[in-house]
Amino acid sequence: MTDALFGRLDLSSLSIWHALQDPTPSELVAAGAAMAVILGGLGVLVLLTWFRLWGPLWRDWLTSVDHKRIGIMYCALALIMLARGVIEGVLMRTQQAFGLDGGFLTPDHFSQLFSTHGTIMIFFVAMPFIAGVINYVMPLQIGARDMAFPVMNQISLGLTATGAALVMISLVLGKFSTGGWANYPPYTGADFQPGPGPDYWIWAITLAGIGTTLSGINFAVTIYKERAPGMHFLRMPIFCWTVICTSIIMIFALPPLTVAALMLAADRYLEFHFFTNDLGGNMMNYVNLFWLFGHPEVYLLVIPCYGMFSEVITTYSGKRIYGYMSMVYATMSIAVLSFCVWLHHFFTMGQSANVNAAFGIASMAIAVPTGVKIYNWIATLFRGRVRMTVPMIYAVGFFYLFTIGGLTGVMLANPVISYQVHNTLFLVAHFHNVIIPGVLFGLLAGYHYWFPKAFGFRLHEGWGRAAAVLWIVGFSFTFLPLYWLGLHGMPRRSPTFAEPSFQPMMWLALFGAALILSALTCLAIQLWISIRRRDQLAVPLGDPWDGRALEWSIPSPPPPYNFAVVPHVTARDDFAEAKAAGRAYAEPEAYEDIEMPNNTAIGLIVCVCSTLMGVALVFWIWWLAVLSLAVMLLALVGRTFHTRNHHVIPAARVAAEHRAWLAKVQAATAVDRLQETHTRNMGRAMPERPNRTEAAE
Ligand code: HEA
Ligand code: HEM
Ligand SMILES: [Cu+2]
Repeated sequence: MTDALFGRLDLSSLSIWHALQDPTPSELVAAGAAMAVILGGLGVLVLLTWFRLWGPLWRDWLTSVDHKRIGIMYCALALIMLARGVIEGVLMRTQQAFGLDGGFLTPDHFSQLFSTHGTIMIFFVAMPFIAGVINYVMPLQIGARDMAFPVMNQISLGLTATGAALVMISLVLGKFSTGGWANYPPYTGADFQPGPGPDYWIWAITLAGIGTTLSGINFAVTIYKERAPGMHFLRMPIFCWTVICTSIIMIFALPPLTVAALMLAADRYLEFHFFTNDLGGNMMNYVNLFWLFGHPEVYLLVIPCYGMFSEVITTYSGKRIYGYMSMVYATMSIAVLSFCVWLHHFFTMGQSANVNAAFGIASMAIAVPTGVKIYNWIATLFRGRVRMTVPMIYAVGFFYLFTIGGLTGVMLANPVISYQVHNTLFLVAHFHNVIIPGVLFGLLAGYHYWFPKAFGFRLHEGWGRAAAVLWIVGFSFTFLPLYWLGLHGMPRRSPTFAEPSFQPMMWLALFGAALILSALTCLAIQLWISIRRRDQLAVPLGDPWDGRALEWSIPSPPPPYNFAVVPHVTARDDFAEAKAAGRAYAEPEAYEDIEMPNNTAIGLIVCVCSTLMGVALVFWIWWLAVLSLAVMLLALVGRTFHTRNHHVIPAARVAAEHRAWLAKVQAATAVDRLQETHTRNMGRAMPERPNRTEAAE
């Protein structure tokens, strides 16, 4: 039934309404989540008003085009969504732990949980976190003042936030898809799921996907065009190399997903038959398009995290990266190979044995460049002056756990084995085993590493260590038992099971999930304590870890224009070289006026309009969909008429700020700085040990 004004939206769309009608545990959990979203949203509004933060929020954040602010907003979005994703994971583990007796959730609710969990974790945790760190760090590392397209950067953020908002709204209005993160038709077609669920998925993914494609273009162009003089490609930090590979994947892999989602929309809204079972449709087209995106996607996620580990490992072992060129080649090969293996996700779906073999071999080939990277990291650590800080704890967890996950990937790449364990918990164990130690640990390492750059104070070390250890141990308890369960035949996505011998492993996994939840709590406490003790934890000189790349050569937090004078790069690890040669922090001969882009509200307008459009499309409120699209297009076209969209920061002001900071730095001698850094990092003084390794390499 549809209405001209409200489409198919009515009282029964409210999840709270369902809970009132039928208060089963499942409905109560859903209604509780809806209440949490509503109250959380209201709470934020009240706090903003109470502390009179609307003005700063508008001026400094929502309308900012500064890559650093945009990066921080991406990360904040990711952390909020991470909380929801982890809670959903823990709910699923709880359900399965009691699954022998039926558990407490309905099968339909369980299906929604793995669908939102998978969608959120991939698209609204891992992707925005990565986009955030890249946004923050990459321009600083190449000596740029901002992204190549700062306004488009804001629009990308707006579109990503739209996708996340739609998934959050689905908790309150209607229900999300039950089709998993891949949302395969025909199960998600109009015949099987006429409700709004798959439409939420479609519009969240389409809009966020367009944002990510634009980000990819932005990152790639920034690296091609905005590098400081002397920053040749082969002088870039490894992180920037990983960014370039990931941007290429973003540009080529996201469009197939957008196309697949829009074709599915055509099937659902306009009765096309691309993917239906009858009238000439073929769902295999969807499966191919999806994994043509889906496989490169997982490397899109992990490659920049490899880059973050490279930065962390070089800095904390006080050495340059071992085997720079082989790192570059390995990253490039992984990026290229990632487009040649998508079929390994459906070995069981009827291709010939030869096709399966070809894709299986291509998949196994990825182990070679990945092995090269692991070797290089370990060689970098070898005989370095290693500081076991929080990021390094994550790195050690990564080495052990990711290698296990990668090896089970190689097992799955063998079609014969895949036939046995495809879509069992073995697969679930594999991918969490690469994604959590590879992607999430990488991001958390990066978060601890670059946080002082962004905010001018460090994160509390003790709580950080507790969180890192809990993540590593919690991960192992949660996911390693799933290998056993999968090999014994437990399918993925099952809310219940009938085999009593599975019970102990399920309990172990639930115990692990509780540890992960404590790890998350530690991270929250750590942030709170660090903010309260920010004076003690301050890093006024900007280089708390004795860093190697350019981002450490400027104040923390950096000024809006990043570099008072654009640096001239003469070597790899330029800042480390400059410090060693005593030419760091030299006063420039002359300062120049700096031109910076003005604030704009266009990203916010796009975000609000596209969120309204998404909800309207999900609930068939056609007038609203057309109206919001029209406003958005008008705003975008209107913006092109803005010609005065830059402002100039006078050289005198830049000079005054820069000189004041240089004076502060020069007041502290190099030895003092290192000593102070070490004491702060480790809570004890630095041991007297010569660094013999630079020469040995
Ligand atoms: C970050 C994410 C990530 C990463 C890095 C990987 C890495 C790999 N993955 Fe995984 N994979 C996923 C995320 C990821 N995967 C997801 C999300 C799914 C499931 C999606 C779904 O169905 O919902 C999946 C599913 C999946 C399948 C489908 C199985 C099925 O559906 O039945 C296969 C099959 O080939 C596979 C293979 C591999 C391989 C060969 C690697 C390799 O890249 C691993 C390489 C690494 C190593 C091997 C370890 C280090 C190397 C050494 C120490 C050198 C020595 C080793 C050798 C020479 C072997 N993966
Ligand atoms: C942090 C703790 C986490 C827990 C406890 C957890 C738990 C789970 C569980 C129980 C499932 C369902 C398994 C099944 O099919 O039976 C699942 C699925 C999934 N998880 Fe996680 N997970 C966690 C983190 C992550 C992270 C960080 C990511 C990615 C960045 C992720 C991505 C996925 C995906 C893609 C699915 C598949 C969804 C589907 O079946 O369509 N998870 N997870
Ligand atoms: Cu794959």
